[in-house]
Amino acid sequence: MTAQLNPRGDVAVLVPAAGAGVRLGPGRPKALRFLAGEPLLAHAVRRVAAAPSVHSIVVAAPVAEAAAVAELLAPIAPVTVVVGGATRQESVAAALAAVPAGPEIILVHDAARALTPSTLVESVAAAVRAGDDAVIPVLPVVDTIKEVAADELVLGTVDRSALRAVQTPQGFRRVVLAAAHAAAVDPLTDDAGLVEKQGGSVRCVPGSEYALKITRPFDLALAEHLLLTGAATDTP
Ligand SMILES: Nc1ccn([C@@H]2O[C@H](COP(=O)(O)OP(=O)(O)OP(=O)(O)O)[C@@H](O)[C@H]2O)c(=O)n1
Ligand SMILES: C[C@](O)(CO)[C@H](O)COP(=O)(O)O
Repeated sequence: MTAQLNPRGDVAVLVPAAGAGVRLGPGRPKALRFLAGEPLLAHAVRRVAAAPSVHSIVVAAPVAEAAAVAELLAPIAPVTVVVGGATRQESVAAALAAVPAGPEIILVHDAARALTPSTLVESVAAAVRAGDDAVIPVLPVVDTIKEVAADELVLGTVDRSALRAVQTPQGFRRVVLAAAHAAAVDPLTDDAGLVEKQGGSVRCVPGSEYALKITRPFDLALAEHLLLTGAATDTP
């Protein structure tokens, strides 16, 4: 049977957590690396589970860690654990296949965005309810952006006023996400990209600095600092 948090909720959250974390450097799969004494995945799931609209959570775990992940998360929230795939897209598809009947909104949320506030989960879900096929949290691009040639010579300066840095959770009407995955050919790193390919509408909503993706060692150090100084405690 599929685990449920809030039977009255209308949102299922898929948490792809099967990545290696190559850019973080050698070690355990990234979702299981420690941040302030707890694996990234534990932080991420606790925050998602605190969002009142969440009906169920499905985690895609590394194949060799599925049992350890189930044991880790059992005291935190009722979750369903599936085995992830070789790409993020495969991991999301595996999790999607395990979503129980009921929720008509699906959020896809990187385990690597461990400090994402539960309020962002709610605001993305609310935006999906308002009618778009897909909703993505974004931040404005803060750096000057250059286009360069293979030899690093600058070709020009890009107008960044229309550029956005994309985060998760990304939200979808269930039928839209299922159709986008069914039609997917080449793997993409984000699910909204699949919906775009199908001609669906994708709406941007304000993201959160705390939803940073822990990708490189600096990000892990920054997240640790945010937690230990209390800056990231607007969530449980
Ligand atoms: N085969 C994969 C690859 C990625 N992910 C998940 O997708 C999220 C976003 O991926 P990213 O942060 O880019 O993680 P990695 O692929 O692990 O990073 P790297 O490219 O550095 O190995 C992460 O929570 C990661 O665990 C996944 O479930 N299955
Ligand atoms: C969905 C995503 O988090 C968008 O930023 C995506 O997983 C990014 O993956 P990337 O491999 O770091 O581009």
